[in-house]
Amino acid sequence: MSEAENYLASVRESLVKRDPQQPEFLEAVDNFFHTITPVLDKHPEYIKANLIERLIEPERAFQFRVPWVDDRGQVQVNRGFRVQFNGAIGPYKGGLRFHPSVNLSIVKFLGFEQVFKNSLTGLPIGGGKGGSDFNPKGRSDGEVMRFCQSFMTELQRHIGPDIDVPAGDIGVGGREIGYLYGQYRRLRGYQAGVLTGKGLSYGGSLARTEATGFGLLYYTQALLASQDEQLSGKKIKVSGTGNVAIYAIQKAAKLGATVLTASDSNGFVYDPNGIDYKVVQQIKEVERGRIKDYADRVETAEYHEGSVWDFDVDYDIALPCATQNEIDGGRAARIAQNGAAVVNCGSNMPCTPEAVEIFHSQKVLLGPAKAANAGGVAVSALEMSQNDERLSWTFDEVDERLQVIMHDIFAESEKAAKEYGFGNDYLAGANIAGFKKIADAMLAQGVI
Ligand SMILES: NC(=O)C1=CN([C@@H]2O[C@H](COP(=O)(O)OP(=O)(O)OC[C@H]3O[C@@H](n4cnc5c(N)ncnc54)[C@H](O)[C@@H]3O)[C@@H](O)[C@H]2O)C=CC1
Ligand SMILES: O=C(O)CCC(=O)C(=O)O
Repeated sequence: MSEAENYLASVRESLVKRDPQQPEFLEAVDNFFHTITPVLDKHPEYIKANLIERLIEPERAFQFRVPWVDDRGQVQVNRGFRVQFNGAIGPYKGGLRFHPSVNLSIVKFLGFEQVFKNSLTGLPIGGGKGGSDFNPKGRSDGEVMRFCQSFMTELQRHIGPDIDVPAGDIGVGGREIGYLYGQYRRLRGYQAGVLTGKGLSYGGSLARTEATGFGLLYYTQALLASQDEQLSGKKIKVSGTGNVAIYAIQKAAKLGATVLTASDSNGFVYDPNGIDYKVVQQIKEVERGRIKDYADRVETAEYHEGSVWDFDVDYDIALPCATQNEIDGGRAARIAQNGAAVVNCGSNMPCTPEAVEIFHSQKVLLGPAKAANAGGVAVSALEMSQNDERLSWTFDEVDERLQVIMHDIFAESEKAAKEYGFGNDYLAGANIAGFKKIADAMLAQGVI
């Protein structure tokens, strides 16, 4: 084994000993370690500075009690988390997830991914993530508000426009950000830049709502262009019906592709004529209902229980936009058999390590989440700039910047993959391009 391989093996061994019960975090670290050896071979100074062991240890991570009163007058207690992973290139930045599955392992995996993603945007933002095991599904607006107020009562001590800037993720949309921002302002006074994804009437940016989904399609355009292909005429399978999925469906249709599917955690709809994002938006964002209802409203659609990835149909591109590890090895093999040549990740870490292996061996091109879904956080950083300037840019201005950022992310990842001998392994390229900037910033700042 080379010096770099030995070093990574020993860092991994001590991580497994320290955090044996954090499988998602270990998976995210492994995804990174598998691609980084050639960089360490070329830069022994990174090993000398023990940079990797420092990189996988969050600068700060905390857990807190979130007590609140439900509509029946009963006191409920949830857990809140925030992980401030790496601030070498800017204030910690990353979403909050409210979902019953949230624990320290999930928040650390998301925070670790966020560090590289934010670096890839080219904007000055460090990486962080947070959330709670609170489930907003089925809760009244009053309950969600009381929960958010209690959550922010603790979180406000640790965040600020130049310190740590949370935003949305699963279960945290415009409604939740509004309640969180209101409580922050009540306790600390006006500071628009403390959260992003805000409503347009109180400091939000045009195009932030659409940014992750639109950005995913701009990245897909760039990847297809590198293969002398284009989106027009392509058939696409999308999973999810949340913020990322809805605007991915809208942009895909606008660019001439047909989106065949959309899903939630119960099942999925299939429509050979193309999913109508407006109907999905009405059901999920306005009525907060189930995607099953789509088939009652659109004649050509059919509803199926279970995962969209277990359904066979011919298509060209897969856009997972639901959650982590939604595609395992068996599903990856099926995606390849169905003829998909490209899988671009809207959700964070949607593919298990086996799935990634299968895509590589079957020559299916994989656009990793830290690159393909970076549009959301990129526009969040643009929201911070607008808040600093006390100005609002037009939708087109933000959207044009987003397009440039997504095309640059693809170009940088492609270049890094080629430079380090990874061909068209865009996961390796994104890891390397994201890592180099952080590594150099950490080296320059000494042992901290
Ligand atoms: N909102 C954003 O700006 C960004 C979100 N992401 C990622 O995109 C993914 C989706 O997030 P959002 O659309 O914001 O959330 P959301 O809360 O708006 O929607 C989540 C979607 O995923 C589905 N889902 C959740 N858990 C599931 C499970 N266990 N099995 C099957 N489906 C499940 C839900 O039914 C829903 O359709 C997440 O992985 C998130 O981390 C990544 C970058 C930015
Ligand atoms: O906009 C943000 O700050 C967060 C987006 C996010 O959570 C993500 O990129 O996974």
